[in-house]
Amino acid sequence: MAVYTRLGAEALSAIVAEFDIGALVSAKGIAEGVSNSNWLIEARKPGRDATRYILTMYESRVETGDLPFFLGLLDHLAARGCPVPRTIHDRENRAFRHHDGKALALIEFLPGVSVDEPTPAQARAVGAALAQVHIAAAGFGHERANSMGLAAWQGLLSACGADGLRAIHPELAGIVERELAVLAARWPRDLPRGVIHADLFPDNVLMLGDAVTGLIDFYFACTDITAYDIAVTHAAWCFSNDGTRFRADLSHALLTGYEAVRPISGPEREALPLLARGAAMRFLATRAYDWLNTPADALVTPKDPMAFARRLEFYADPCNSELFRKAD
Ligand SMILES: Nc1ncnc2c1ncn2[C@@H]1O[C@H](COP(=O)(O)OP(=O)(O)O)[C@@H](O)[C@H]1O
Ligand SMILES: N[C@@H](CCOP(=O)(O)O)C(=O)O
Repeated sequence: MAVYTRLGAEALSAIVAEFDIGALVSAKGIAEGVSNSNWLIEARKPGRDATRYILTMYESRVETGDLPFFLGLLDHLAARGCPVPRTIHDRENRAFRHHDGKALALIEFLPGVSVDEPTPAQARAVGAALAQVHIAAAGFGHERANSMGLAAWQGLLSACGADGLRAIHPELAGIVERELAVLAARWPRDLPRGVIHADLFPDNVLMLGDAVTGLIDFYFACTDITAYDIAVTHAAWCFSNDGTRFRADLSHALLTGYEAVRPISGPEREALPLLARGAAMRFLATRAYDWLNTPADALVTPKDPMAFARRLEFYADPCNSELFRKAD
């Protein structure tokens, strides 16, 4: 359950009154999610049907200073036809405001559900939607450094310590030491860069059938290597949840869908095996840190770091190096 802040009916009504959306009709806390508090609210103007919105209150993991980037990006992408929610500005045309010292934003509700077991057709659609975002984001004009890049993985994993990693799994400290050295020595410096989502997991994609209806949760979006975003999405979509089973059909569909919209250049394709090792390390690092540091009585259950250690081993295996080669 991730509604960290309690908002009573009066507070919710007062917040809604700051927007030109009519009066509050209903509000329900949303259990899914990890970082922020979210409510599904309905509001109605006189004589009109009720409209749904998502009210997000930003908790400690999102810096208020980053909100103009995140929320401006949503509006930029939505205006260019990407399936992302628009932000609803308040009566003073502000994209976010504050309540009791916390920032909050009102966001367009998009229909759809997150899939647990994607089909190739769905993976293809997600690949295409990701490529659409990469192209549309080109003219955004704002930058944000990746706060979850190599230096952050190194910092999080060193905070875990070799003993902490070994407590998670006897082999984990060895895998991390070996792979961090490879990534630090070989991380590419000259690939095309742009705005990336950086966390496009199935729970951040809303779908109706095979169609993508919403890409959400842009709160790790940043400026980084464009192909790294393909690698993140590949790691997130093309394995069983526990990382034990690679799904070649989903991999092929995701990459084909992406390339139907934006070609992957030769150097990007060459780099994908290493970028995928980095993507697996990125989620291994945050999950290992959370695994060791989340209090037992916390509202969220930490996710399994080994699911990404297994992906990392898969991507590092030379037998799988052909995986990203262009299919004929
Ligand atoms: N624009 C939206 N339209 C419909 N549902 C949404 C929207 N934004 C968020 N949600 C719902 O809220 C949940 C949590 O949102 P998310 O942004 O992933 O939270 P967190 O950043 O805390 O992980 C999603 O799984 C989805 O069910
Ligand atoms: N996708 C990450 C966790 C980040 O949570 P989100 O709900 O903000 O996407 C993972 O699976 O480790």
